[in-house]
Amino acid sequence: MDNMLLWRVFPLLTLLASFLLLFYVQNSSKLSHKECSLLPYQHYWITSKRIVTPQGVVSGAVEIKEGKFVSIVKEEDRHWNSKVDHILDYGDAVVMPGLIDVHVHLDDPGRAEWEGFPSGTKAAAAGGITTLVDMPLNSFPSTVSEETLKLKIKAAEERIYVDVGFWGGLVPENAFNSSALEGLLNAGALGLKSFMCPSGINDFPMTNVSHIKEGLSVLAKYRRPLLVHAEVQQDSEGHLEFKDGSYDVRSYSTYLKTRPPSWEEAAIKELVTVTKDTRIGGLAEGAHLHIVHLSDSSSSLDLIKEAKRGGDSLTVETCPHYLAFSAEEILDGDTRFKCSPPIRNAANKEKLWEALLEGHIDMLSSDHSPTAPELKLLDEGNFLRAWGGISSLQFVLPVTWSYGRKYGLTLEQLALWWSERPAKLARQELKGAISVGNQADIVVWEPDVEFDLNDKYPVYLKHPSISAYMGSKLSGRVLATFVRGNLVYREGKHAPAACGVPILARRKD
Ligand SMILES: NC(=O)NC(NC(N)=O)C(=O)[O-]
Ligand SMILES: [Zn+2]
Ligand SMILES: [Zn+2]
Repeated sequence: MDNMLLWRVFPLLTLLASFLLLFYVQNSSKLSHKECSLLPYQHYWITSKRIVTPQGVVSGAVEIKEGKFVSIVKEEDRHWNSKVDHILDYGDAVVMPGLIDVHVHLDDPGRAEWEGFPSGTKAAAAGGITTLVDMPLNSFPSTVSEETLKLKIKAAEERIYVDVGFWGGLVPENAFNSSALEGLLNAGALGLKSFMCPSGINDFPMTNVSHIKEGLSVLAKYRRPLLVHAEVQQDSEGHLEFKDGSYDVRSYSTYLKTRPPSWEEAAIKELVTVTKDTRIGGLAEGAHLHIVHLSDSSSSLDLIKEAKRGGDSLTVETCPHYLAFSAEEILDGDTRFKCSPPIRNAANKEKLWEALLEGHIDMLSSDHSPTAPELKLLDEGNFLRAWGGISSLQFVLPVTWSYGRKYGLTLEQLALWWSERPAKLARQELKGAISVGNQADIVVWEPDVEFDLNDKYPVYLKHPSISAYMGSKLSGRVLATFVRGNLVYREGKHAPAACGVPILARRKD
């Protein structure tokens, strides 16, 4: 009899349990949505006189629903206004696609004391960056296998305020092991990255052209890019001329001489022999090579132009610090400005701007590469021993704008270099533009508002003191940042929960 009763009650109990579970899941997801966004709703309109779309800058409104752009209406077609509940009116402020930074070292896990996912992505959100792609080195271990990529993804869980993708590392250890590379790519790496000179990190050794060729042939199948740090040490120049010890380690010109433009040129000369295979009908058709942080705007750039003209699948980025600073201005001992390749002279900078404006440089990235302040050796000011890397993530939008204005930089160009092209490189079809159907990743900012980057300014980077931009006056204040429709940052305040998601490439897409 007891047994019979149990059999009758059991289905009822299961049903009750399912209801409770459903109720719990629904409520917890509501709660988490609330914490992901500073807005209490998911369907709203944004209006502005300057919305940057692929069709140009328009005055009007964009409708956002459940994280996507569902309509874009111009001012002259005003009938949208009638039955709308929630409108965020930004007036003259610019509404632009969120920035996509394809070159960031967040150093997490393993060296999170240098930066870390929470601080780095909070800084990104405050700077209008809605997606970033993390580099495979400076964290520990380096992201060079399926297992180490999984460690990254785990470390990022619920700790990122913007969306984060991951490049995998191409190193001698995995370059000739196609199943290891495929494991890394199948696990979701958006592409691979390698160095042609020492990286400064022991567990991330450099590759030569044979490794790069192997990597490209695997990447061709996945249609994902290889990013390369293009400098090859030349013994005839550079460091060897300092043998006699008669040099000043605190002088920037000393450092500059250790890494002449010929290092970049030598690397790119080798790379363009390989990128020929990426042409239509070539052995590595489908692969793509992307040169990171170009500094030399002379011979290196000429080689890139020629390869592109020939049909090689090749792109190149430069970084705001090469466009903002010149070697002549860097003060003795100010190692905040040390990076590789180095910041060169003012004439080189002018030519970089020219190349960017003429379309020979495809995009921008921060190459945010911070460290612990002790390793920047700011007291000692030794340019040869200090950590190489510029800390900049939160400031790239105002920096590009402030320094680009005198060249007549347009809002459309900003969106092209910082959103559209980077989205294409990282194969993010639903990101990088304010278009119907895309994810609603947005930065709202005021180009004419100036601010002093002083100690009172809210900087979210882990170590503001090592940033080369501290102490400068910039133009272009970020008002609000939306990631997939969530208002993740508004005027000095972040959403309570870190709701960025890891971006993983789907198998063989
Ligand atoms: N280990 C690094 O982060 N290196 C970086 N350092 C720079 N750029 O000075 C880089 O991207 O090459
Ligand atoms: Zn590099
Ligand atoms: Zn880098």
